[in-house]
Amino acid sequence: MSNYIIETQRLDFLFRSGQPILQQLSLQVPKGSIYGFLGPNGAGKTTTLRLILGLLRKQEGSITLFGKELAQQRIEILRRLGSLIEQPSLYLHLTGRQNLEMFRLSYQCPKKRIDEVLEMVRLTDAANKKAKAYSLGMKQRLSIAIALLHDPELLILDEPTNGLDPSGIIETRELIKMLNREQGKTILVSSHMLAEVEKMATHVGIINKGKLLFQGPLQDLQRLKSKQSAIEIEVNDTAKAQKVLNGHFPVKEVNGTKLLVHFESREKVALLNRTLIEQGVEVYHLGLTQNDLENLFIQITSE
Ligand SMILES: Nc1ncnc2c1ncn2[C@@H]1O[C@H](COP(=O)(O)OP(=O)(O)OP(=O)(O)O)[C@@H](O)[C@H]1O
Repeated sequence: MSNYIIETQRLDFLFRSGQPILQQLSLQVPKGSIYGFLGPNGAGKTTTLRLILGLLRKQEGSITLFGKELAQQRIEILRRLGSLIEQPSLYLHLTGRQNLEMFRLSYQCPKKRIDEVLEMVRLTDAANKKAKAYSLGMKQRLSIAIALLHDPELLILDEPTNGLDPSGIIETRELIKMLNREQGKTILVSSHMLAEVEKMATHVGIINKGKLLFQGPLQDLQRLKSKQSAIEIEVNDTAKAQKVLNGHFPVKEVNGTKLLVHFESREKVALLNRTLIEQGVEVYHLGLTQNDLENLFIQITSE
């Protein structure tokens, strides 16, 4: 069996309006990973997740979960996963515990499971408060607790930190990491914030306009990032500096009093600095540009 818990092959999808929403989307979510599914608003993340959950009818391509074809074994597959797509549907007039009890009955899981999931999402102390008194972050955690009731192997979460305040974002992120680390759950989580995914994902898929632009371990994305890094140098005379560097250090760009040079290594930075000074160029500032994942993401998605 493949090591991928979720695998889609060449998914194409369009709504009746006719505009292609997904194009040849081949997603591979490894077992045991936190897979950050990244893309700007409208990229096609929710549509992909809804297809994977069988909430939208597949048009072209294939969808396999746990090595089984979704179209053929949907019920069996759904038993093994928990999901949170769009707004959580909670009974606001009931307490957290009562909400869980409602879902526990329909999932037919043991009563003790309620305390276990409350503990996992750190809502034990607030279990007897009505859900309408919960903060958005607490509501989100209660919804995740519901998704965890039947102890699924796989969790699919659509933008779980959307709309949360900074502490809510941290709590949700820590919860996702804990569920992966301590409970061994594979988690597919969508987001439009790269910095957020960078803090928790082991694997990343970047989607834009329905196409997958990058997929692989987070380290591969970070390696790509360092390849694209540059040193910014501020000098008194850019023309002279360019002449001095010519042939030794590839200048990417000249902008006012600043030069952008391809970054190779720290040693090369020292050599570059020395070369400029020895040739009589005044160096006012020298530093690595903030080419973080956010910038890389913009670069990739603007290609
Ligand atoms: N029911 C629908 N009918 C027609 N077009 C739709 C429908 N649902 C979504 N779309 C369009 O499909 C595209 C992808 O939407 P989708 O919700 O999958 O993106 P997303 O990446 O999840 O973005 P967001 O974070 O904004 O939800 C968008 O252009 C959206 O307008």
